[in-house]
Amino acid sequence: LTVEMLKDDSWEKENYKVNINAMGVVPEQGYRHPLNKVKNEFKQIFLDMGFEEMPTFNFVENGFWNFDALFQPQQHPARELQDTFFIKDPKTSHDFSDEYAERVKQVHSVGGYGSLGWVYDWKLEEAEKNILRTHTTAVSARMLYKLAQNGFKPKKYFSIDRVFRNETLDATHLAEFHQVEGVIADVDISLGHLIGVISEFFKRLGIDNIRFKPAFNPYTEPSMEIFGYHPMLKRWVELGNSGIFRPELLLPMGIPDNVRVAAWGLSLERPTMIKYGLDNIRAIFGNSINV
Ligand SMILES: COC[C@@H]1[C@H](c2ccc(C#Cc3ccccc3)cc2)[C@@H]2CN(C(=O)Nc3ccc(OC4CC4)cc3)C[C@@H](O)[C@@H](O)CN12
Repeated sequence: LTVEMLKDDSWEKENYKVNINAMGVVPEQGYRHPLNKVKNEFKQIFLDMGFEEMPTFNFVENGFWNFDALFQPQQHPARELQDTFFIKDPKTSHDFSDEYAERVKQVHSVGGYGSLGWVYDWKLEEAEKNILRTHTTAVSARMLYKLAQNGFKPKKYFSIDRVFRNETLDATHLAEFHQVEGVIADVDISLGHLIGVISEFFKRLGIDNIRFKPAFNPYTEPSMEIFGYHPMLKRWVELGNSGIFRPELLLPMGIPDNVRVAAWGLSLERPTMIKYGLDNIRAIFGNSINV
């Protein structure tokens, strides 16, 4: 029985035997995207470890929360056109208090809290420029500021969402990726706590042999790169980056000076590519491979 036979009514001249035991045709159905499957796995681990999800739905940020509040100086190369997407319209936004902006201006330009600062002329116009966020750490900054302003209490936050970098595209680099970030804020958090939490996080992902290497980030000191021996790949793999947020970031927010905030970050694409044996990142985003 074909579509043509149904169309030209030739089906009427045929004889049929109906097999009433034949199974129906399995209907075509949707499938979860690999990135979302890995995202849900990571989300469940964070929730099981007592982390609360941060609100990361706004992709547009301003330079203030994405860089200045994180003590990232305005002349830093990451803030230039070739690394950051700037928004034409609306070009600027100002969703931070003048008192807080003044403390950020001070700590950038002349230092404070025992720091020399970055010693340059900090400009409000630079901070007001709208961009596509380059990391979800901008949302962590907003959450920590709110935590400080509403009366600090110990918190564990996480975020898993899209971030945008104006980078040259290649097989493993797109102009965007999903950042995964964990943040723990409490009195007297030490590097040992951070190492312990990161170890537990990756252990639940099947990597229980991890090592740390000193690194540098503008907004964390000390900072560590994270490496893990991947049981499936049978080799060491770079897992992400981590560190303790600097006092120049926390104190202008009003976070008490006996509180430490530690954080770590990784991506969603790298583990998904490994899990599904993909060697080209575009296989994940469904663009044609040879873009
Ligand atoms: C510009 O892109 C940077 C991205 C992305 C990354 C790196 C650092 C951070 C961060 C951070 C941070 C640091 C301090 C405080 C707060 C956040 C976030 C994302 C991955 C981070 N990386 C990465 O995801 N690697 C990775 C993660 C998991 C994994 O398997 C799962 C356990 C089973 C396998 C690999 C490391 C590399 O892929 C690196 O080459 C690419 N990195």
